[in-house]
Amino acid sequence: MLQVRALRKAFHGSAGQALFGGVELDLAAGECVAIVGESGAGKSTLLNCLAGLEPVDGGSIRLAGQELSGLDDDAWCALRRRRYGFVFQAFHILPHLNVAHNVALPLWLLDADERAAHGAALHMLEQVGLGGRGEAWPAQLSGGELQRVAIARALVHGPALVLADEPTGNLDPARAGAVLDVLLGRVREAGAAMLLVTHSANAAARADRVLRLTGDGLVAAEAP
Ligand SMILES: Nc1ncnc2c1ncn2[C@@H]1O[C@H](COP(=O)(O)OP(=O)(O)OP(=O)(O)O)[C@@H](O)[C@H]1O
Repeated sequence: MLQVRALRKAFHGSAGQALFGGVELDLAAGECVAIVGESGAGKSTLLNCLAGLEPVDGGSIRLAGQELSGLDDDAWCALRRRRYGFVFQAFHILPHLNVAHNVALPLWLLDADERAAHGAALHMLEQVGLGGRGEAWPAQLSGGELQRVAIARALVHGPALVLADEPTGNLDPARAGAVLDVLLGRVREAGAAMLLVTHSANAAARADRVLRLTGDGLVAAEAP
């Protein structure tokens, strides 16, 4: 599903020194790979590079056979809407939209029929254990529930690749485990591929593989 070759990134002003160089990654459909590494190693930056949100200094990114590294901003934007799902530490649920509308948002952006989008959003909410909460406002939900809304939103349009950056970082251990169950279960069921950036040993241990980001690239690792 995703093939990354010799991906390099440096931030200008850092004396040309690479944040990471030589990132190689093969991610199959239905596979979840955890990425661990020290704070500042560049894990979030790597996800941003793979989503076209940060320019790279070299290398190749292929998604389902399509080379992405030369795409312009408009093409990246269209590709993200159609093929990517994102889950962030801070949920990023829009407070002025109800729960169902938050989940339907990616389908609206793809010009889906409004009724079909609403039906798909309600179905996804059931899938993440929030059936019947579509009319609720985000302010009425707990952190764990908000992250389930974010998971439903990340998957409602059937993305090929899910990028999850510390998705349980704001949750207590009990809620984190339950949210991770939902995330992994739904991603695997959907046949999407997922990269899961985490500092949590428990979270990393639940992935199919764990890779550590170093200055030289990604190396096989144990859960931290
Ligand atoms: N836009 C930017 N310009 C310059 N430097 C940046 C920029 N974005 C990130 N950095 C630097 O790049 C390094 C990697 O940051 P990044 O957030 O990717 O690390 P991380 O591994 O995700 O860290 P953490 O585990 O703490 O979230 C940091 O030193 C950061 O300060």
